[in-house]
Formats: sequence, C-alpha cells, structure tokens
Amino acid sequence: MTAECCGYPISIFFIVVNEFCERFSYYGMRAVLVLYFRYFLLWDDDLATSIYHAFVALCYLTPILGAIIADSWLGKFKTIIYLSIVYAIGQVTMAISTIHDITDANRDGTPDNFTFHIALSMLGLILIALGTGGIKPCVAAFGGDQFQEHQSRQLNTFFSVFYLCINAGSLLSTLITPVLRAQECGIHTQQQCYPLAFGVPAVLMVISLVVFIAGSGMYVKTDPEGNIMWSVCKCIGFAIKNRFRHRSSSYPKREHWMDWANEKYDKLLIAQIKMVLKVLFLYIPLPMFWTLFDQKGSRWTLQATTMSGDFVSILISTVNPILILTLVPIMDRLIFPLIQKCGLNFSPLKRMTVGMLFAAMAFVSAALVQIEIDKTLPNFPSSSESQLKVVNTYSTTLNVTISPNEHLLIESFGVQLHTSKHTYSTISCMFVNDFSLIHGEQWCEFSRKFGFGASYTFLIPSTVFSDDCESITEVEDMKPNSVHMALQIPQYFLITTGEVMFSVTGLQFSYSQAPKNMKSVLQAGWLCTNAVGNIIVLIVAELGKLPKQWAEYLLFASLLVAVSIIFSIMAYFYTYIDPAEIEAQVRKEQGLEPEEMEKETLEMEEKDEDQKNEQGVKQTKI
Ligand SMILES: N[C@@H](Cc1ccccc1)C(=O)N[C@@H](Cc1ccccc1)C(=O)O
Repeated sequence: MTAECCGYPISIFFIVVNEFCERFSYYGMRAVLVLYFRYFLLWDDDLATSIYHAFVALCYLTPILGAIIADSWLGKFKTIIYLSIVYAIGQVTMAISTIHDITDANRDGTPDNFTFHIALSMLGLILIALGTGGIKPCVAAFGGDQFQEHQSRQLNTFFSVFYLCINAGSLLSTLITPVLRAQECGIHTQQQCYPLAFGVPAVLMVISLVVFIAGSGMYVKTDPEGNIMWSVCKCIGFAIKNRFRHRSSSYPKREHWMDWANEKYDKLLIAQIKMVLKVLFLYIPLPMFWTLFDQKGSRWTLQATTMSGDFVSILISTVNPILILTLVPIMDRLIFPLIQKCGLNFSPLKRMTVGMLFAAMAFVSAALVQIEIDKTLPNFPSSSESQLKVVNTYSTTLNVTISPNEHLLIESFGVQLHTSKHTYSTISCMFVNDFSLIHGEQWCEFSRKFGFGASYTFLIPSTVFSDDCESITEVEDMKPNSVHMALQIPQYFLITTGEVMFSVTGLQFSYSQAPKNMKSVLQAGWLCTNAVGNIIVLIVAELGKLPKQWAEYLLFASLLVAVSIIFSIMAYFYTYIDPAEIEAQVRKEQGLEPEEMEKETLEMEEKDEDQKNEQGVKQTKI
C-alpha cells in the first residue's frame, strides 16, 4: 500500500519536482548553447546552428536506448539514477568547458586553446544527450507506475501536472540563464559569464537527482522481466519466418500475423507485442505534427525578425511555456469537462486529431501574417531583372526620363522619374545604427533610433564644412519593419492549443495502452515521432524551399490536414484496450498464475538456448 495525499501517491511529488529541475537544466542550457558556440568558440552561424540541431536530434533519439535499458535490464528506477548521474556529469563538463581562464595563459580574455574547449564541450553535450534522452521515457512511465488501478482519474491529472512542471522549469530557465550569461566574471579578465549560465543548469541537475533519490523509499518499483526487447525481436522474427514458411494456401489463415509465433512463443508475450505494434502503427502519421510544431523555433523566429516590436528573443522563447501553463488547466478543468457534459465522447485519439488541426490552423495564420509582411518588404531584383537607383542631391526636384524596360526595377530618390507608363518616386541606401559622422574637424551628431529592417542614405554636401549639419539630408531607402509582432500571437496560441491536445494526450495514451513491461518502450516510441518530425523539417524545409514563404506555410498546413484525416481513419479502427485486463485474460486462458507464467517464459528461453547449443555442437562435429 503506497502513502497517499488527496488521492495521489505521495511519491509523485518527488517525480514532478525531479522533472521540473531536469527540464530547467535542459532548457536553460539550450537557451545559451548557440550563443556559446557563436561568441565563445567563435563558430560561424551555420556551424553553430548545425551542431545545435544535431544535439537536439540526438536528445530525441537516445530515449530508445534508455527505454531498452529500463525495460530489459535495470528497471526504470535504477536507469533514471544512473543516467541522471551521466547527465549531471555532462552538465558539469559543459560548464567547465566554458571557463576561459583555464586556457587563457596570456590573459587577453580569449581562450588560447580552442581545441580543449571544443573537445570538452562536445563530450559534455554527448553525455547530456545520453542522459536527458535516456531518462525521458522512463520518468513519465515511472510516474505512471506509482498509480493503482482505482486511480485512473488521478493518473490523467498526473500527466497534465507533469507537463505543467516541464513548462514551468523551461520558462524559468529560459528567462534566467541568458541573464546569467550577460553578467561579467573571470579570474584574470572579466568576460560574459558562461560558466554561471551553464553552471546553474548543472546545479539544478544535481538537485533533480538528489530529489529523485530522496523519494526512494516511497516508490513503487517494478523490476524488468528479463531481456524483454530481445524476446520481442526474436518473437517477431520467428512469426515472420514461420509465416513465410507456411505461405502456401493449404495452411489455414491466422487471425493476426503475430499468431504465427504461437508454435514457439508464449501467448502472453504475443498478446503484448500485438498491443505495442497496434500503437506503433498508429504513430506513423504523427511526426507530421512535430514537423510543424518545431518550425516555431526556426521559421517563426525568422518571421519575427522581419516584424516590428522589442524583446523578440524573450517573447519567442517564453510564449510557448506561458501559454501551456495557462491552457493546460483551462482545458483540463473547463473545456474537456464541458465537452463531456455536452454528451460528446472526446476520446484521446479524437483530441490528438483536433490538436493536429489546430497546428494546421496555426500555419494558416502564419501564412496570413507572412502575406502582410511581404506587402511591406522592399523589392529586390530577381535573377532576370536589373535594378537602377537614381539619387538626386539637389534641393530641387529633377526630371529624369528612362526608356521603358520591363526587366528594370527602378528606384529613385528625390527624383521625378518618367517612363512612358509610370511615374516613380522612391528612395536609396545605407546606415542601420546610431552613429556619429566625422567630416574633417566637424562633428555632426546623429542621435536617433533607426528602425529594424530599415536602410538609410545620408547625403553630405560639401557645404557641411561651414558648420551646417542641417544640410545633411537623410533618405529612408527601405522602410523599417512595420507589421507588429503581436500579429504572431494567434499562431502561437493555436499551435500551443494544438500541443496541449496532442502532446499531453499522446503522453497519457502511450502510457495507458502499453503492457506493463513495455511502458518505457512505448514512451520512447512516442518521443521518436518527435525525432522523425525534426528530421523531416531538416529535409523538406531546408532542401525544398518554395519561392514564397507564405506558400510554404500553406503547404505544411495542407499536409497536416491530409495527415490528420488519415490519422482519424486509423483512429476510428483502433479499439482502446486495458493492457492489464488482456494480460490477465491470457493468463486465465492458459490456466497459469503469474509466477508460473514467468517460469514458463524462462524455460522457453532456456530451451531455445539449448537448441542453439546443440546445433552448434552438431555443426562442429560435421
Ligand atoms: N512546450 C514544450 C517546452 C518548450 C519550452 C520552451 C520553448 C518551447 C517548448 C514542452 O512541453 N516540451 C515537453 C514535451 C515535448 C515536446 C516536444 C518534444 C518532446 C517532448 C518536453 O518534455 O520538453
């Protein structure tokens, strides 16, 4: 009997606090990682972003490893502890790699041995990816394991609270770590304080581990039932081989292709594999959601840089977790119960489909914003056009006539331009920051705010020597960004609503539909859909760019709508199961008690090994 508080096992308190600290550590480190590559290691933008994305992709591929270790070998509890130690070591290594004084022998403020810092930070990142990815499927599943059968309502709430903790941790850290980086620190010279920005996430990871260990006495710990993944692979392999051997029509068909493993494998194992495969099959269309979701970190951020408004980076990194913290309680307490009261069955798979549609709507909204932005952007000559700029420095308007040419993109400044068809009146080029102009002995102070995205030309006549700064003419060649960033709020709102419906539900669904001994594996499968989604972003969005950004947004929205239709059809044919009930039923059919079942599986494995050994002996004799 586990200790309870308000119907919840007390042990989950340690698990959610552990998750909060771990996510603080992960997102905090991620928030300053590209800056570290760019300004500490002095990598160019391309290298910095490529290594960053490679690291993120690795973080979502390692869950499979963690799940196999947990379900087949160490169990979830020990896997979380061991991999958290690896993770904490990785964070500490990363923090040490950012101390410039270690190799700054000449004390000029820059490291003298970049190879040392690069090697150490890469080692740190590999350990972090192994740790964060490895424990990810285990922590959610381990949290679920703490609940008993009568606590199914609390179990669903747990996954929502778990998601809230993730976002509270990520929100705080993405706000705090950039501020820590902006501090100055150092032994010989004062530099931007990367050791502090990476050190705090390292401390949080250690705290996360300590909190998890502190709850040790209270957890429900399930031991792994032998090397389950190996047994699963062998069983599937045998079913395929056996089916192939009996492909002639004289053999009667079987209900499921996995039933071809009946001759050799335990019925319970076969039933469990069927449950897992059914869910994994359902996951096939899901990466498309993440393909859209993950573009908010790339495409949408770039879109924001062409808009007006301050605090771009802070807004971008915090809007998602802030919305999650607001929307999860609203959905759980208000929207879902209301839908239920209306007599509608809003099942998990329906929620996920609606989540996809919300993400598609977010992209339609992004496309509309893009169209507005495009209207304000300057015209640049295409590869088949030429551009002509005419600048008039006289104080009176000049008339210039140009013979018509359809390939000529004409801009003119202080000039009435006549072609046979149109009259143009525009402007040209170039300073984008506050500056002082020095001309001989004369200073002309320009102190004004230049709008982002704008381009200016300052025309300085020779008369400027006669103390006449006023005669300098300012021409605004390109207008500053004028579409306000607030227009992005609807798309962020829609995608986050989609995330709550899709991701929180997916987490619950993956847990509830998995057999007891494969909970982590299905969580890892769920996380893999995200890794695949990221890979699709890299392939489709990077290689196959459409000429117009809004068209690309609409293309992604249409693809997701198509995928959500396919998913809804697949979901229609999916029957929700209670894995524990099916397992009990199979056991009953076999007339076996649970312990006997385990014994039988072991005997089967031993027989298998003996057969192999025998064959080996025979072969040596021949
Ligand atoms: N909403 C995200 C966290 C986030 C924080 C700051 C900026 C963007 C996102 C979230 O809850 N992530 C979860 C679930 C998840 C989502 C996508 C891929 C894997 C897991 C997380 O565990 O980090």
